[in-house]
Amino acid sequence: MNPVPTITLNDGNTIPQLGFGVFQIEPKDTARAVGEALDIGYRHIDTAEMYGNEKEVGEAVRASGLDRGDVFVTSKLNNSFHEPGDAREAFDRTLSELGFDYVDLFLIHWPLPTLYDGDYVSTWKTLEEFKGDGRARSIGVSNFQVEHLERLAAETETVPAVNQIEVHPYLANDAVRGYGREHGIATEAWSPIAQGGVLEDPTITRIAEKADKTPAQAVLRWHVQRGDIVFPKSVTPSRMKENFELFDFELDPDDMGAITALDRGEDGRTGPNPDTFAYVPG
Ligand SMILES: NC(=O)C1=CN([C@@H]2O[C@H](COP(=O)(O)OP(=O)(O)OC[C@H]3O[C@@H](n4cnc5c(N)ncnc54)[C@H](OP(=O)(O)O)[C@@H]3O)[C@@H](O)[C@H]2O)C=CC1
Ligand SMILES: O=C(O)C(=O)[C@@H](O)[C@H](O)C(=O)CO
Repeated sequence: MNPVPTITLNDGNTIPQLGFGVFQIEPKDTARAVGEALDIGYRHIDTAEMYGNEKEVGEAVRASGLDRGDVFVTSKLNNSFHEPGDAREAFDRTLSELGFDYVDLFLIHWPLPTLYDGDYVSTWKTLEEFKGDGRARSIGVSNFQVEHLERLAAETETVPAVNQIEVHPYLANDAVRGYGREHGIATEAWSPIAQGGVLEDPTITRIAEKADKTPAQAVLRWHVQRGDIVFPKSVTPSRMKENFELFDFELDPDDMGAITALDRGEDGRTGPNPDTFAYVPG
């Protein structure tokens, strides 16, 4: 039996709590990496138009021999395509690249509040169309701050199923997570091990040693016990396997608290700040 628990989203669909992320995996390496992840047991892949490897993700899912319905695939609307007409074309291209007739989850990748007159609301209403016609089973957002979520709640009909945000021991991001918890929005924690940046922290190495696990496993288990969805990235088969083995141990409340206490607030952020991030690919 697959050990990964599922989380029920606010629209009734379910998502495996542990997945496999493919940011910074070269297209030429993606089909192999995703194929290995599926062999290990991962059933949830997180890609994006921005990553340039949707096509290879789709190829790997087909080559695995698994039923399409057994693999949860997320993709995201790139920053160039927030205008509704552009979003429709971009979504068509995403489905065509993946070679699928639906995605399990489609996200607005960044809110871009300083661009497009701050109008992520009409972008969100366009994603509602994709949910309505069944080509996106669930829809959500990524990198949305509380203020952005409040605006969607005030001006649209659909509460995002997920908000995919940067979360790891150095950036607990608890205000955004708390808003999600109160409003039925599942948190997906991106860069869950801060791209390796938290693995030598003495608190984490101590807790890992005590549990007879690796630092990455201790950190990923911390996320799981906080109830967040994670999808660590690795191109290294032994690490992909290690990151999958999270469900045969538990961190006690003291260890959970000690990891949570590593939070550095905004200083812990490794990626862009969503309030100011304004990159639009050419
Ligand atoms: N929505 C958004 O804006 C964003 C979304 N994401 C999503 O989140 C996913 C995960 O985040 P990501 O930024 O990739 O970073 P992660 O926190 O998953 O870290 C990935 C890095 O850690 C290394 N690594 C993985 N496992 C281990 C291990 N067990 N021990 C030691 N090192 C390890 C990998 O090396 P190697 O590959 O060489 O093994 C890689 O360098 C992305 O792939 C993407 O899907 C990420 C950033 C932004
Ligand atoms: O990986 C993602 O999903 C991202 O959005 C990041 O690449 C992000 O755009 C970034 O790291 C920019 O420097």
